[in-house]
Amino acid sequence: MKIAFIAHDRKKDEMVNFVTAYENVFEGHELYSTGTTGKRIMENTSLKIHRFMSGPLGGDQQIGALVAQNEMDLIIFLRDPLMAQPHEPDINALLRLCDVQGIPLGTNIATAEILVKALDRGDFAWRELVHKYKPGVEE
Ligand SMILES: O=C(CO)COP(=O)(O)O
Repeated sequence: MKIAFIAHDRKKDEMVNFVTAYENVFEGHELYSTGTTGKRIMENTSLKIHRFMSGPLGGDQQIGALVAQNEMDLIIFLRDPLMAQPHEPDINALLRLCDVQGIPLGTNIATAEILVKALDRGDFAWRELVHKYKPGVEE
């Protein structure tokens, strides 16, 4: 499964604690993140993560591009609901694309916990079917 981690600054400690707690679940998967979030996770775990640009510089959009192609299987995006972000349009675009493609998306720690347990149980195996029958890029 392709899994992306994204956390706003005041949520990064929570993200590091979360990923550390479930490192054994995540280690068998292909992991992605925005720049600083991934750096923080890799400093604190032994996970290998493909890091995109930092969010304000376009990282949300890069992950969004994978979502648009229905290639991302699960996103944990710990957003800061109490602070305005300069790249709010990018963030909204990413969330919208998750709804367009029906990608599982957790935006707070309570949902993230449920999603990681579902991942561990194999509840997202249906995503393999999506990959198998993906029609590809439309002309
Ligand atoms: O801003 C972000 C998501 O919108 C996160 O970006 P960083 O992980 O680079 O801090």
